[in-house]
Amino acid sequence: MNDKKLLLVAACALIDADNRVLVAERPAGKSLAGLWEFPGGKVEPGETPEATLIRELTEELGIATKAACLAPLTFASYEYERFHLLMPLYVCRRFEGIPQPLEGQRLKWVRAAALRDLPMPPADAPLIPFLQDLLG
Ligand SMILES: Nc1nc2c([nH]c(=O)n2[C@H]2C[C@H](O)[C@@H](COP(=O)(O)OP(=O)(O)OP(=O)(O)O)O2)c(=O)[nH]1
Repeated sequence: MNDKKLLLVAACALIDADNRVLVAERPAGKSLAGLWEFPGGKVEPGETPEATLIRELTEELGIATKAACLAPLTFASYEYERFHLLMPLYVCRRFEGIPQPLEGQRLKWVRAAALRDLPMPPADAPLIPFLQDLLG
């Protein structure tokens, strides 16, 4: 029996018209600082993962989307030292607005194939082939 806390985080691969994926750099001072991640965050009590993403995408990037525009792709299950991360990854192609770095984070649009060369949290590595299969 493992008594480590299970942490549920919802993440989203935003896809632009050119089939690129948005990644955000985790700011200094946070855990995993300097690594590139998919936008998202912790699912708060009473929230669905879709509601979390709609909230986080607005707070972090200033864009609006709907649950119907969030398609489940795959998930990460990864043992960090302090918790076990369970992270569904959604894809979203339909959103309103242009993503802005509202929390001072650096943002970039990258090809799925280029994700392999980015420093990302270790939990994210198994997600990349799914995005490559989807986006080429
Ligand atoms: N949003 C997001 N989080 C990720 C990814 N990969 C990954 O391991 N994580 C982890 C980092 C954090 O521990 C957690 C997300 O927490 P958060 O973004 O809501 O909160 P936070 O940075 O303030 O967390 P923390 O400093 O307390 O660790 O999930 C990813 O691709 N996207």
